Amino acid sequence: MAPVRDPRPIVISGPSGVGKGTLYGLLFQRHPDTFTLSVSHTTRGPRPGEQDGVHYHFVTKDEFLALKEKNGFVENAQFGDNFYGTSKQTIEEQNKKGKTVVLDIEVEGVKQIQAQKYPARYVFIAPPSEEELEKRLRGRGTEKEESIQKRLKQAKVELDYAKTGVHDITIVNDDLETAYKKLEDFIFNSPAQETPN
Ligand SMILES: Nc1ncnc2c1ncn2[C@@H]1O[C@H](COP(=O)(O)OP(=O)(O)OP(=O)(O)O)[C@@H](O)[C@H]1O
Repeated sequence: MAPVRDPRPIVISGPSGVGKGTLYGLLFQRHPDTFTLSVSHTTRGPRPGEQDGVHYHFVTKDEFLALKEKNGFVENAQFGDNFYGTSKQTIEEQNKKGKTVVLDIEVEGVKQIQAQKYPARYVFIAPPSEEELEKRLRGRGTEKEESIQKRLKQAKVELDYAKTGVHDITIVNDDLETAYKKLEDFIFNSPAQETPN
C-alpha cells in the first residue's frame, strides 16, 4: 500500500470499550513501521515493567509544569494527583522519523487540540448501540462495576460531542473488519490537505 500522504497525526477518540485499541492494533499489525502510538508525559511513578520513553515519559511535576508553561503540550489533563499530556516535541520527533502518530485521547483532549488549531485528523469510533458498548465493556473483563458505570456515563459525553460534527470521520465499529477497512481507507486514501503558501 502507498505511504500515508497526510503527515498530520490521527486523533482517535470514542467511548471506552468501543474498540479503539483493537482497531489501531490491527492498523499497526498490518502496516508495520508506518504508525506509532504517541508516548505521553506523566508525573505518576512507573509501574513494574513500565519503561521511560516506551510506555510514558516519566517526569517530575516541576518538569511537567515548565513544559506546560512553554505551551509544549497539544493536550494535557490531571487525573487525581497526576498530570498527563502529549507533547508537541514527541509528535514532531516521530514525524521526522517518517511515522504517522496515532493519539488515543478523551474528549477534553480532543477539544484542547482543536482549540489551538494544531494540525490533526480526527476519527471518532462509535458503538453500534449503547447496549453493545456495555456488553463489550463487560466482556473485556478488565473493569469493576463502578468503573463500568463511570465509563458508560462518560460514553454519553463522548457521543454527544461527536454529534456536533467536529470529527473528520465517524466509524461505527459494528463488524470489526468492516470498521477496520473504513479506518484504513480514511488514513491512506483521504486527500492530503493543501498546505497554504
Ligand atoms: N467490532 C467489534 N465487535 C465485537 N467486539 C469488539 C469489536 N471491537 C472490539 N471489540 C471488543 O470490545 C472490547 C473493547 O475493545 P478495546 O479494548 O479495543 O476498546 P477501547 O475503545 O480501546 O477501550 P478503552 O478506551 O477503555 O481503552 C474488547 O474486548 C474487544 O475485543
